Amino acid sequence: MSTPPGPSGGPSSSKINTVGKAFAHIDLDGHDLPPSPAPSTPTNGRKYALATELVYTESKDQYGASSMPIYQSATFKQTSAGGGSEYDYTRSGNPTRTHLERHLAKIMNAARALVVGSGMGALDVITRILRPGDEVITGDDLYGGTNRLLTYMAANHGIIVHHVDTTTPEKVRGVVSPKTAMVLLETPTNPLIKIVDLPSIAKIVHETNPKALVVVDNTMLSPMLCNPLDLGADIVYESGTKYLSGHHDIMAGVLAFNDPAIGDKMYFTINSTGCGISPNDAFLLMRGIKTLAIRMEKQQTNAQQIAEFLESHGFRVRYPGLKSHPQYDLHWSMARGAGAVLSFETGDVNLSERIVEAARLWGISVSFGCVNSLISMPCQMSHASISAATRKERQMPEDIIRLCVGIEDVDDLIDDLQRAPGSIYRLHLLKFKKFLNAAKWLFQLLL
Ligand SMILES: Cc1ncc(COP(=O)(O)O)c(C=O)c1O
Ligand SMILES: N[C@@H](CCSC[C@H](N)C(=O)O)C(=O)O
Repeated sequence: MSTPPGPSGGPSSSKINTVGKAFAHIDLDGHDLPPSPAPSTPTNGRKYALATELVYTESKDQYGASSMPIYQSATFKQTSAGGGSEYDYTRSGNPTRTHLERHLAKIMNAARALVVGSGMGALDVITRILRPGDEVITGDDLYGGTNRLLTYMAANHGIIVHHVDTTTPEKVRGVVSPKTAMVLLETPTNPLIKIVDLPSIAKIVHETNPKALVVVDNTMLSPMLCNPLDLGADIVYESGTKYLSGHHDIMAGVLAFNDPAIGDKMYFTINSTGCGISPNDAFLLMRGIKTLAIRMEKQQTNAQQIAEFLESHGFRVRYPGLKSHPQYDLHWSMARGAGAVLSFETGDVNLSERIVEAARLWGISVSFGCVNSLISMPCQMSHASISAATRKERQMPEDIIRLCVGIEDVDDLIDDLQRAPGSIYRLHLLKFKKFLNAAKWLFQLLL
């Protein structure tokens, strides 16, 4: 499988066409597939600890550039009429993108990685392998955009989507069948921070239907904290817009796999539809990845302190770093950290809005995984594309506040959360009112 690197960090010349150029004769159904294409990097290509590997690259730039340059070119000169050069056209392949893909494959423990223009773009590439009549099993607490794409596919492309509570693997067993083509999982879920048992579900799915693909959205953890391919996933994707790039200055989507046939199909779609990441964004994503370990460490430390502060003041906090999380042990059996996204409820939409709107340091924004802290109300923002009725059915509290913690000073962040006048006092008042109502009800019952 492993191929020594060619010039510019690209593949060796014997496999040149498999990465840099399009095969006109491959199709999505796998007809006439060429021999196994060159993976972006050899499997198990890691030599050092992850924090080191994030920074260390084996770029073979001709001038020894320490940072892989941006090959801002749409087309590449060929050495003969029949081709002969490593790359021909950037939609099909570009040295800056190849360098990034090799690096990502290494840190995602994958045989091959591919990079496109957004996380949703990555999911679009994956779902194009579905055919009318295929069934997809997924969770009932999904990122809003994922829910929207699956709903669209069900309405327009004859795909049958089953939403089940994926926190109970037996519920997946109940619906998996020979018609299941894909099982799409997120963990922790966004924004309810529920944990999904990836190894147990992958086992159930593969035992019941070996052809079904287990696809994991790893956006909430990033390869710094979890490698779903090692836990039974067939395909991992994530929004590179979040932790991987870390500065909210680009959109990106990453896909990774071990099976070369899956890689061929994904590459075919990316080349055919032209959704590969641009050289400039590939460069920025590569730069962001180098600081992932240090950013994540600070973001997680801050998130833990903020979660503990909120919990100590009586809020219901959802964060896998808290021992009170009902699936604490399960999370830590799969992941190396809790991440930097947490959510909490106040019990009152109005109070939640006041807390969000009073904040100055916490930007009211969607997205997460960035150096600066963000605050949002998912039901009105990132998950607004899920109808109010469906949100209610899936028990998504309208008052839930999501915090995406950055690298600022944690005391400043905690102070800023309390800017809404009397927010903590109001919370206690609400609780006291609830207690009085319960006491009144009990009293009436006894009379
Ligand atoms: C869990 C999750 N998956 C996928 C996406 C899609 O990523 P992108 O915004 O880069 O398209 C997002 C956010 O947008 C997300 O939160
Ligand atoms: N208006 C956007 C909302 C993007 S949400 C981004 C991110 N995944 C998050 O959870 O905050 C849309 O309609 O997709």
